[in-house]
Amino acid sequence: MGEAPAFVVDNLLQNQDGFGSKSKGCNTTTTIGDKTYVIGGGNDESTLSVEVQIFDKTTGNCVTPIVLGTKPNTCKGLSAVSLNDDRILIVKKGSTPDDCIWFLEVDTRFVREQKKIQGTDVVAWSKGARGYAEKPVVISGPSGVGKGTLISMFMKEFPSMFGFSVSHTTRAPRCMEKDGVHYHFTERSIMEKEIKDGKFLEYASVHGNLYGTSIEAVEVVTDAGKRCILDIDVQGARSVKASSLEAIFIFICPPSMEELEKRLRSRGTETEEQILKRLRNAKTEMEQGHSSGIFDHILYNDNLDECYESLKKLLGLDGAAAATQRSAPQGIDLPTDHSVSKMDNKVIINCGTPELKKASKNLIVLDVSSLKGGAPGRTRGLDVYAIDSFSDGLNGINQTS
Ligand SMILES: Nc1nc2c(ncn2[C@@H]2O[C@H](COP(=O)(O)OP(=O)(O)O)[C@@H](O)[C@H]2O)c(=O)[nH]1
Ligand SMILES: Nc1ncnc2c1ncn2[C@@H]1O[C@H](COP(=O)(O)OP(=O)(O)O)[C@@H](O)[C@H]1O
Repeated sequence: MGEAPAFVVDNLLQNQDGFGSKSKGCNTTTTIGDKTYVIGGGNDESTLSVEVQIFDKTTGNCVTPIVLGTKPNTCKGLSAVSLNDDRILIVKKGSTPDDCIWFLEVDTRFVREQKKIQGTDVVAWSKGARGYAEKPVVISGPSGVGKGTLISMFMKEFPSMFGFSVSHTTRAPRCMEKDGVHYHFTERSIMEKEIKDGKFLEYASVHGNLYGTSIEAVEVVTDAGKRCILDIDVQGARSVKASSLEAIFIFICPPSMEELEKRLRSRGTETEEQILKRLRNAKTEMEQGHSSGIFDHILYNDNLDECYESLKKLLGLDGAAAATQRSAPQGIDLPTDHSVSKMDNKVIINCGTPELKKASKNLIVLDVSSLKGGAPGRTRGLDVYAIDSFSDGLNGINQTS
């Protein structure tokens, strides 16, 4: 429990508007229920990241919560608005288009779980990422079934649509594998430390090595405006299923164990001992693939092209849909001076500076209903567009901060 810094009291006294948000200097306060979230870096712009404090009206205490996720860097000021009482949308003033919209989650499923685990107040940051809001795709299946082959085909056909989540592993690289492209090859002790530090979404011991998906691996893909594909084993898929990352789970089966062995041997990347271990593990994986209830779809990779077409169909990419590949929406530069308000499912960023008022497009609209995902990781599907408040009929909107 910490003491309330001077700026908290100062801001709380001013926090009288209908939306419960107020900004002053580099700080903003947002009230949700009995709690007021003070977000900012104090009045000192030299601090490196945005800090959070919670003032509890019922106890009169101010606490510094555990803050999960990557924090936004400090900026020239913040505007805030509460969304559904479980997160606060933060607009950073004077920052780049790909770094201006963040979410501080205060009562989402992930935060509630973490509060239980930590036994104290927890909040979590999640940056807003433009582009695909669609769920990440988890692909599992025994070693040698063709997961990597199918994923490569996907990445080749839909380079602007899908991005591969580059896992960490303690196994040695194969001769054609590149560090940072196929895997992040790492030492066990380093990976174990990073797991302990909460940097991983999931991890598992597979065929005697440690494999894991870092939160950053998924964020990198989402930040590029792409839909994330994860190639992970059944244990990892189970962890992701239990997490708050909503995904589509696909299990790939071989036509037979004999064919699986043939593919593993013909790939020529494993020693005899490793091949035998992978084949033994394949039996358990196949059972779990069918009976664990984790997977939404099971595909048989007998004929490669047919399996690829089925995968495309599952992801809605067959026929005309495949031809209309979208790219991430363009970012909009926000001026340093703006205010934020909420109207139904829309957040309105009013660029009310005298110069911008003269410009034709003086309002920036963010449709909250298109947002998906959140901590741990990014909030996907951010779509902002500029309108003219006069000609587009949004004149006279209430402003909150
Ligand atoms: N849980 C988990 N499993 C992973 C991860 N990355 C790869 N795997 C799985 O680890 C297993 C072995 O992968 P690899 O050594 O590349 O061999 P392969 O299956 O023959 O391609 C496969 O089942 C992968 O799906 C990860 O980040 N997490
Ligand atoms: N449908 C298929 N028919 C025949 N060979 C295949 C098929 N799918 C993949 N392969 C081959 O099987 C081997 C294992 O495939 P790979 O994609 O490395 O599997 P995984 O990533 O699941 O371990 C590779 O040599 C690949 O070219």
